[in-house]
Amino acid sequence: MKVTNIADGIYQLSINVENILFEGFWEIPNGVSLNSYIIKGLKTAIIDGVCGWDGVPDTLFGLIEQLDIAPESIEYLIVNHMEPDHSGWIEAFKKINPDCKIVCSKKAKDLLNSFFGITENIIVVGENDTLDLGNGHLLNFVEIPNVHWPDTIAELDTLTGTLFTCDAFGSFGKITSSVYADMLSEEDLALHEKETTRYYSNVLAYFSMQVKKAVAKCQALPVKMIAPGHGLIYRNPKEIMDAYLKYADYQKGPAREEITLIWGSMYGMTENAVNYVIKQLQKEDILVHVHQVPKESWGTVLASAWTSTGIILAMPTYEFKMYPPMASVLEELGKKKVNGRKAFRFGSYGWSGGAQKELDEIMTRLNMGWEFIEPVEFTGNPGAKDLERVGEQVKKLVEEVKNAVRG
Ligand SMILES: Cc1cc2nc3c(=O)[nH]c(=O)nc-3n(C[C@H](O)[C@H](O)[C@H](O)COP(=O)(O)O)c2cc1C
Repeated sequence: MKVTNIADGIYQLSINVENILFEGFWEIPNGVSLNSYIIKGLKTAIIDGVCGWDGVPDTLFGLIEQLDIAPESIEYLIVNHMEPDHSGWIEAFKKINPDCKIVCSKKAKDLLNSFFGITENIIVVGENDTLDLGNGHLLNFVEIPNVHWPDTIAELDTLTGTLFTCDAFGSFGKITSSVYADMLSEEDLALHEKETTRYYSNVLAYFSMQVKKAVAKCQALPVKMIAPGHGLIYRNPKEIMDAYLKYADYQKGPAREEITLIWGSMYGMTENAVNYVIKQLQKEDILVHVHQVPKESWGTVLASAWTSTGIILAMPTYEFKMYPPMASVLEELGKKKVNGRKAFRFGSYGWSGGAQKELDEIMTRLNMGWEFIEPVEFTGNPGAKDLERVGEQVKKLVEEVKNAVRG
């Protein structure tokens, strides 16, 4: 836990959380930070909070006290987004400070009532509304709905150019060496980028259209620094705004010059061909992610698929359909709108097959628009000819991916 003075009168209170499933189901191997902010003008405001992980709200109150601020003296609580990782502490806070005014969107006001029964002392703000905290700290609100709940707002501190964005421009990963992205080593920066795409694909991917609108809105503001509710602070806002626009574009493809190989096998027959393909891909000049289902969580598979232009699916037939863990992952990729990929499928079957039929059905139903090159199916173990055919198709896919990305 950490308190950092990030601008004149502005403090970040940050807590790292590990060993949880984010939103109750996303695996986060490198943890996540929860960031709250204090603005001290003539009046004091706190922006967002943190939920019951890691001993908070007690931890958060401890951080506030480090700043010599009595929690009961805070005038405004700004709720950018009512998801309980940011709002779960409000009930406890209201017990200490019942007179605090909650500043939030109209939709968040309804959620305050349904989550916590809070109906009093609420100031509803919308597009371009302002709140003057004194000492020059004038907050200018913007609505950024569905990034990632409909209630979401952000606010610019016009004195310092700090934009508080909650889930927008967030990332997974703990805060370690610095709270600023521009202070990371090359190695830490690479991990941070990976954690940002994991966060984007798991949390925001579905709302990519709305993300684009939110970024456009933020781009029009005089922003000097972006301070999100998860992850690092950006003193070069253009960097993360551009990155988020790119991530949003990956929804419809093409994405990066990368291939994700997703595979599953009951008795090792399909796996034999997978091993052959992995060796072949190692010879190609392209980044490859390999994920076995159901061993790896679908959040991890999604993170790779989101940035990959090419997808290879390898699975056998099971009870006239496809190997069930693969079907589950594909359903989730479809729901998150991992669309417009270049794809290839191979796999083993015993007598009449059926995996391909279900694959076609899922692609059509979820309108995924993946362009498949001809699949390769084999009975039982793949023979030399089958492997050769699989190899040819993989080569073809690599070319298609490169062409799609390079235009
Ligand atoms: C429980 C079970 C159900 C199967 N159902 C079918 C089926 O409906 N149609 C078919 O052609 N093969 C079916 N098979 C055969 C497998 O597809 C075949 O053995 C294949 O080689 C398995 O590949 P794998 O080792 O990569 O899992 C089934 C196998 C198992 C174990």
